[in-house]
Amino acid sequence: MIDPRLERALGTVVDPEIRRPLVELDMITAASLDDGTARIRLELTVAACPAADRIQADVRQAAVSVTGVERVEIEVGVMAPATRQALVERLRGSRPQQFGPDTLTRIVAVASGKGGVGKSTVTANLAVALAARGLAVGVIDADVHGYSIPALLGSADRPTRVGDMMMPPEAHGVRLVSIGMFVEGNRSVSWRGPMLHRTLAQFLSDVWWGDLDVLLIDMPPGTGDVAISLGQLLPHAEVLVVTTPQRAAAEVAERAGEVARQTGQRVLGVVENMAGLAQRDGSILELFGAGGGDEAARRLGVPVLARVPLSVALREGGDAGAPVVAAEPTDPAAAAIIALAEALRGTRSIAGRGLPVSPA
Ligand SMILES: Nc1ncnc2c1ncn2[C@@H]1O[C@H](COP(=O)(O)OP(=O)(O)OP(=O)(O)O)[C@@H](O)[C@H]1O
Repeated sequence: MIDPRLERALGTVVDPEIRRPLVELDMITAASLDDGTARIRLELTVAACPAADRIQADVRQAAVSVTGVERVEIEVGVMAPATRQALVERLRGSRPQQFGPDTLTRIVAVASGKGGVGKSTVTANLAVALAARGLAVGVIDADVHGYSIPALLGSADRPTRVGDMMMPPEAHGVRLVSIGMFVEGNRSVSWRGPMLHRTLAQFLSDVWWGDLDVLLIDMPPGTGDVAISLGQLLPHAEVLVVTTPQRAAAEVAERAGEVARQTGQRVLGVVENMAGLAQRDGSILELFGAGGGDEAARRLGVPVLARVPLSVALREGGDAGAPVVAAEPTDPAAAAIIALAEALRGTRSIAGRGLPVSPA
């Protein structure tokens, strides 16, 4: 029973991971108000809930805002397994297929022909830039051999399990799940195709993403199993192809885009990373040459959407887990990624129906 005097205030408290009101989730099982004391029984979904302190603080704050409440006593318990499973079923039932063809979430896979071109760095910064613009953003790190999104976002957290559902941790306003969260230490992953396919399918179905505006997927470099799996699981996804200005890289970048296309995905455009670095004397240091982005874009028949220059701040931000778009947004590389985020935000999601993104 929830005392009607407390009901409205408690109804505003939202579980930070599930992002639904606690009352709706049956997490507040009783609330009474006697003689100025609000007594509230709170049931957490799991015992080791990392958000427990925050939830309690939010409940306390909501309760003290009610006229007549002078003291708040919260009794904290844990849901019985059957109640928890019923909750998971209910959440699932409310969204049988999180990212099916009718999804309102824009799904963008970030791909590259070869490794080391800055695909993960671009993905992490783009995610943070989109989140900073008020969008609900999720990232799946599907880069099996080079999973780096958690480190780039400065997160060492793992998902919380609620029944057979996973709540993704959040960093810099971005919800994230990485293959790296499911291996011990810094081991390399040597999974074969079917296992990778199952893991990706699980990331899409068993992770509770909430209502996302954008889901970014950091793909492994190249055209391997994951690219094909992803194409099968998300044929309506859009693809950004990251390449360097090196002309030789354009051909491999084209291949990555073509694999996406073969599975029905739409290539949005090319991001040229590690582009020329402006020097103090006004000259441009073209460490990786020039023209690779244009060449890849020409081959794929899409625009170059951003040119991200070489940047010490971008690299340092990545090493420190403090994305440059947040830490130093005026850095030219940060500005280029922020402009890309703005361009993506300004276009519609569903392939074919979107407004064209203007080239960089
Ligand atoms: N514009 C840039 N300026 C300077 N350094 C960069 C830039 N972009 C990326 N880097 C650095 O290059 C290295 C490779 O970047 P990153 O790991 O993002 O590449 P990747 O394409 O995701 O690689 P892989 O697919 O092999 O994991 C990192 O050390 C990163 O900090």
